Amino acid sequence: MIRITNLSLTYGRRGQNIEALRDINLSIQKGEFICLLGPSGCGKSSLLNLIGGFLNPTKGEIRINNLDMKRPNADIGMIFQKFSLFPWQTVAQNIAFGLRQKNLEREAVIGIVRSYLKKVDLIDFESAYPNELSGGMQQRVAIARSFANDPAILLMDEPFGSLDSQTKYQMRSLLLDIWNVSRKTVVFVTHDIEEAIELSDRIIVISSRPGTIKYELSVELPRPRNWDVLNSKEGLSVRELLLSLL
Ligand SMILES: Nc1ncnc2c1ncn2[C@@H]1O[C@H](COP(=O)(O)OP(=O)(O)OP(=O)(O)O)[C@@H](O)[C@H]1O
Repeated sequence: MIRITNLSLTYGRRGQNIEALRDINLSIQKGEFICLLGPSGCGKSSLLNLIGGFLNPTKGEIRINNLDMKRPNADIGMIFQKFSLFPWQTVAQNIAFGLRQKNLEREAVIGIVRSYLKKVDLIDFESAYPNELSGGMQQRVAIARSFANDPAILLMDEPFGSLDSQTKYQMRSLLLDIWNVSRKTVVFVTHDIEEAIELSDRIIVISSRPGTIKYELSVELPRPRNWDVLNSKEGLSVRELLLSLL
């Protein structure tokens, strides 16, 4: 479980203080899919980086399974908008990267890599290099690499932000398929209302700077959230509520 208590973050730059986040209190349960939703500059990425231990808060604390988060931890995976693959490694080597640090048998690593190559439909590209792949394919590799590594918590910072809408849609359903089986805790940053509704168990709406929690919404819509569900009376009222909050 992730517990964030009285958390504030102020950046200092050239003698000027920028208050990015103010007094955030939030608990995230194991296996929950959470979206942080808010306008540009409201502090979503900062909050994600704080949870990942890449930044330290100015005030307050973050505890993960009751441990104080002050630095990055192998049990936390992060996926960014830029695909951040190693260009000198093949697709299979990229997916195997974290697994190789784990002292697993070679055969076990190959088995896990193959199973994720199948899940993200890239089995024919295992020997390709990232620059030979489209953006959507590269992000599928990044997702496979993160899940293969089996972190307890996955932090995703607008991972589909640079993809076209058709690919985005496919990536969301792929992500949900994998999440359905593995039930990792996911914290997903987006400014896209549709994306948040389709994915989340709970949506945390963050106000513009300094970011505070403006609203927490449990999304009770049945899964999978297909067109019919999103356009049902309940689906549309969730959308309207979020539109009015943003
Ligand atoms: N390293 C930094 N130094 C100074 N200010 C920063 C730094 N990083 C972020 N900020 C400021 O903190 C605020 C929150 O930034 P953050 O990137 O967390 O917002 P965001 O909601 O993720 O934005 P976006 O959706 O545009 O990516 C912004 O006003 C930004 O200018």
